[in-house]
Amino acid sequence: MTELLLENVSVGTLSEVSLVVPAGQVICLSGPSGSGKSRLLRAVADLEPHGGRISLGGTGQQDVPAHQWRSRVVMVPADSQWWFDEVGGHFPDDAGSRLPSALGFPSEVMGWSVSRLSSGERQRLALWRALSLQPEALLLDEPTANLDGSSTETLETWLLAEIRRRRIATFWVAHDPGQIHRVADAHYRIQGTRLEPVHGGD
Ligand SMILES: Nc1ncnc2c1ncn2[C@@H]1O[C@H](COP(=O)(O)OP(=O)(O)OP(=O)(O)O)[C@@H](O)[C@H]1O
Repeated sequence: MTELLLENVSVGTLSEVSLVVPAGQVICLSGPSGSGKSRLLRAVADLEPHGGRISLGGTGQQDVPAHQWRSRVVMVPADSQWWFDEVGGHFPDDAGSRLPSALGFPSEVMGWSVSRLSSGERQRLALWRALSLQPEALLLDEPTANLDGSSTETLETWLLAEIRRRRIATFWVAHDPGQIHRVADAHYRIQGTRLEPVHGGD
């Protein structure tokens, strides 16, 4: 079992964040705009200086090179980055034939130009790219922000099933209480400088 452990983590104005994300479970993070949700994810991905200790399955973030950590702990930012002209350049060779139908793309998408992708298409492909890396932990920053209601629920169902099946420890930043209710095993909200657990229908 690979669990993600945060011990007394501080980043920006946020401090004393201690929690466990068990394998295959989703911890939802919410909080006002600018409260530090993305920075916390970036700290967990070793993309932002921070205090405290973060470990995955007993391996400390500080004990391995950053690229090695990020191959196990994969972040999907709200605005995904693309380096090659074609979508397929970002995926393993057989990714087109394994593309899940829930994503709503034809297999030819691998030949599409990145510049033609809508923001919702980018977001869905960024999630598939992240899962193609076989992560042990996933850091999702508002993964359905650019999708309509029906696409959101289809994607959510697929993503949650993948997280459970692959036993990925997951942080999922979300604002929609309905989504949090559907996907979260636990919910924490940033209140000022602290990350507080949210219980039940709070
Ligand atoms: N590298 C940095 N150095 C200093 N301040 C930063 C840095 N990156 C972000 N900030 C600031 O930290 C605060 C938290 O930013 P963050 O992006 O984590 O917010 P957020 O909770 O994800 O907001 P939103 O919901 O709007 O995406 C913001 O005020 C932002 O301007």
